[in-house]
Amino acid sequence: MTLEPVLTAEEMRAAEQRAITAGTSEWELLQSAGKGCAAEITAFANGKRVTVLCGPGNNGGDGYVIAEALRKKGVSVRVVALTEAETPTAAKARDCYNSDVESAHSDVEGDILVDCLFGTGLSRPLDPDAHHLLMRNAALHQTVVAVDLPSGVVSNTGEILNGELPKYDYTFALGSWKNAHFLMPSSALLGKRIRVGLGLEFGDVSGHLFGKPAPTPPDFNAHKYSRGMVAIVGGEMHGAAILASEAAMRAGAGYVKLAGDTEHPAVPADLVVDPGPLEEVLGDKRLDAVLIGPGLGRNDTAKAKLEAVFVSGKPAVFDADALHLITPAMFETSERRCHVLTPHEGELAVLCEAFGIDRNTKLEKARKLAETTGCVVAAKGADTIVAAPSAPIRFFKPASSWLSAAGTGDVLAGVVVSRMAAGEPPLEAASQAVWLHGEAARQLGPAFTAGELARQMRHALATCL
Ligand SMILES: NC(=O)C1=CN([C@@H]2O[C@H](COP(=O)(O)OP(=O)(O)OC[C@H]3O[C@@H](n4cnc5c(N)ncnc54)[C@H](O)[C@@H]3O)[C@@H](O)[C@H]2O)[C@@H](O)CC1
Ligand SMILES: [K+]
Repeated sequence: MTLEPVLTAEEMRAAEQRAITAGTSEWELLQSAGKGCAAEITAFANGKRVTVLCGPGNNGGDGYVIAEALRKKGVSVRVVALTEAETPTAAKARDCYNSDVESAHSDVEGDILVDCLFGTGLSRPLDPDAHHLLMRNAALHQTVVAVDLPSGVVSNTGEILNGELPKYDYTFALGSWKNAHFLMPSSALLGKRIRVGLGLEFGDVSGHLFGKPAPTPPDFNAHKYSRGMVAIVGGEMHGAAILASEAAMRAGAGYVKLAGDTEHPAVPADLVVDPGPLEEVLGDKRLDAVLIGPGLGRNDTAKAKLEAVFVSGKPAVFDADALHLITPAMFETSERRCHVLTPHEGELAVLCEAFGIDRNTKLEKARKLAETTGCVVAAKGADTIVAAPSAPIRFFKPASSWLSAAGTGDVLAGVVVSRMAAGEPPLEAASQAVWLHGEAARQLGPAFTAGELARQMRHALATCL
């Protein structure tokens, strides 16, 4: 499993400062950043005309270095400066650019636009002139490249300060990934994300990009219980729990039981349906993990089942309807607190309300909910993140937009509980599940159903073994 640092703007500045203190100058960092970007652009700049938009800070400084590096390679380059270079390093880069700099009044037609107006230093929306310059020139070029971040995006939150920004074809993250590279709404603008390394050391960081996991296959002498036993608590709507079970059966667990009186033509022969009392199912010592929520309903019976799961003390995944029924008091009936919650945006809001959490962004809500409940929170969406108490936030490369189909959340919950039963701690189980879910969707291509996604899960798992 790979974890790449994802930083806030403050962490990035601190890392740069450490490098400077250790003897690498800001000028050398700017040179590495600019030359690294120029090398990437050269790969697709063949015979094309490049326009670089430069802002006043070091993001603009990167632009002058990029322009000079491309110019030296014989690429046709024009530079348009929004204003004078304001930092000493950007001013030096401006002076080292051996050609003309045009004023922001000029519209430049070309093929590739490189946006170096603002990066991590953005502190307010773009002024109308700057916004107009960016939008107008983006429309005059076929390919649009963001250096570090699209100008107008808040590095820590992914917020877009000027209602509309161009759609980018490439974004070069300098030194490290930043939160905005994986959070909505900015994440939808970025195009292909490329990290340009600057040789910086990061140490402890507040976020990680979760890469391909490395789950272990069953032992040589494994049996169904040693591979992990799952109970999925059925409810009013049978389809959702069956979908979750189909996914759980294909994500590592050796034994998946559907707890309830489900008589449904879609129940496969290899799924054990147990209509006995829920307390007995949950009391089975061999049971490793429980999922409750998909198709559960929200009536008194559903609430009683949810309470039984808490009382059982089994590691649990709470999804869908269960997230509407959870109360802080339920945690007091159980010694175990480290469960997994898998809310989408609406469910996250409901949970924050229930637990008295008042935060603005998805990232802050997920982090605070994890701290308050002690649970791992997989906050779903186009920018799924996984938060755990006292742990860096986990980000993920964006998954297929075809995942926006009914039932795919049930599938994800089934994969989380399966990975938990297979022995993964809750944070790893949730992170692996998000990755496997994305990989299964990638393999399926367009317009798949949730059932197909569940059945694809073993192929996604196979890519990691
Ligand atoms: N500091 C370093 O060592 C390095 C910085 N690098 C680049 O430098 C960037 C950060 O540079 P800076 O901190 O200079 O910040 P930016 O270049 O992002 O620009 C911010 C500057 O513009 C002003 N400003 C902020 N928002 C504005 C707005 N909406 N309208 C007008 N002015 C505005 C700020 O007061 C600040 O002076 C990174 O994103 C990266 O591109 C890289 O070259 C790597 C090395
Ligand atoms: K930029």
